[in-house]
Formats: sequence, structure tokens, C-alpha cells
Amino acid sequence: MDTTTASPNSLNRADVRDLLDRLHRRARGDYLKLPFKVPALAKGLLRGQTVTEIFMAGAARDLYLPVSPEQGRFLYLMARTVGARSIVEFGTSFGLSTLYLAAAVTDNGGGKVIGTELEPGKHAVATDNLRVAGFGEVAEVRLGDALQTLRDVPGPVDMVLLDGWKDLYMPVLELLKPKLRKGSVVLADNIFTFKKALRPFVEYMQSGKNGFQSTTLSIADGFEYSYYEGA
Ligand SMILES: C[S@@+](CC[C@H](N)C(=O)[O-])C[C@H]1O[C@@H](n2cnc3c(N)ncnc32)[C@H](O)[C@@H]1O
Repeated sequence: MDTTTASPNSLNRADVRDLLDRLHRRARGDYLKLPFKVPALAKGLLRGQTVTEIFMAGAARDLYLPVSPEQGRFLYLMARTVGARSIVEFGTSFGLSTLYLAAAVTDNGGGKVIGTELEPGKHAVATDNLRVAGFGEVAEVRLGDALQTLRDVPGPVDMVLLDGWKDLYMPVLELLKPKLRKGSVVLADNIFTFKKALRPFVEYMQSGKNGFQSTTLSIADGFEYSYYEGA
């Protein structure tokens, strides 16, 4: 994107763009590494472990698996559109999505992005990336299992990004639902790749019976885009 004539905002800042470009470039090779993870995944599944348990054992320690640049911009624009001052993210990895969200909260006048990451190495790098980009004040990445670390997030929450392991989308949503403000937005990634695993989540969101209006957007690997109408 040509940013020379773009209006000034936190996402157009040259240092932020450079950092995002560098991280997206590094992440590109991840998909080539995925086949090497299949044996660990298969072994774990045969042992009866869940995907989360397998990855908690370190199978994705080195993988970024980030949102695409297009999804990142979408996250930024959505957060700007709803004027988000409080955002919660399940699955931070090295902090790419968090950078887009933190840029939006900053441009909305400030607030808080609370991310969460299981892997200590990723947590440390994500925290550093956010600090280097100047978002150290608005973004906090909590280390540990989201079901513990997100227990005490303060409401009202304006926006949620679900991007951790897929078997936890429902429990994390249930944890955060009482904190959602009416009119908030929930975005959930990887709807296409994990179609079967995420079917109960998508059905819950799209049924119209649980306080959400929802549709699947064909952006990158599929974003479930849900609007919270209230309980
Ligand atoms: C797909 S990556 C997230 C990518 C990130 N949102 C981005 O766009 O850069 C998923 C991340 O979720 C983390 N994760 C998975 N289960 C988790 C849990 N229960 N609690 C916290 N983090 C978790 C993984 O360690 C992994 O780094």
C-alpha cells in the first residue's frame, strides 16, 4: 500500500508498517513447516489428547500462524468502526493481530487490548513487538491458558478476536459473553480450515437464539463475524 498520501494513523506510521511487513514476511514460511507437525499431531490424537493439549506440549512453539495482512486491516477497520476501547484477544502468538488491534484502540483515543498466549517464548516476543511499536501502554499480553488469564477481564468489552486453538472458541466465548457490551463484535478466525471442529461454534453464533447475529466472511481462512445484540 502507498502510505505517502495516506491520512496519518497508527497503522500508517512507517515504523509500524515496517514491523508488520517484517513479521508477515517471517510468518510466510510457516505453512511450509506445517507438514513437519503432522507426526506430533497424529501421535497426540491417537493418545486421545486434544489439539490444545498437543500444542500446549510445544508443537507450534515456532509457528506464527497469524492473520493475513488483509484480515489485519479488517481488524483495524472493524475496531475503528465500533470505536473499540476494550478488546480481548484469545491467541496472540507473536503479536501480529494484536498490533493491528492496538493501533485501532490508540486511534480511537486509547483503552486496552488484552491478549493471551500459552507459549512463554511467543509471549515475550509479542510483548516486545508491541513495546517497540509504541503500544506498550494500550496492549497487555497475558501469559498462560486463556481460560485462566481471561477470567478477570473487566467489562464492558467492545470487541473480541478468537484465534487460539479451535476446541476452546466456545469455552472462551462463554467466559467472555457476560462482559460483552450490547453492540460489540466477535471475530473468529479459521472457519474454513477447521470447518468440522468449529461447526458447533458457528451454529451457536448463527442460530439467532444466543444473542448474536452472525455470518461467515470469506476473508483469508474465513472470519466468523458476529454482532452481539445482548442477552
Ligand atoms: C493462530 S495463532 C494466533 C495468531 C495471532 N492471532 C496473530 O494473528 O498473529 C494461535 C495461538 O494461540 C495460542 N493458544 C492456543 N491455545 C491457547 C490457550 N488456551 N491460551 C492462550 N493461548 C493459546 C497458541 O500458542 C498460538 O500461539
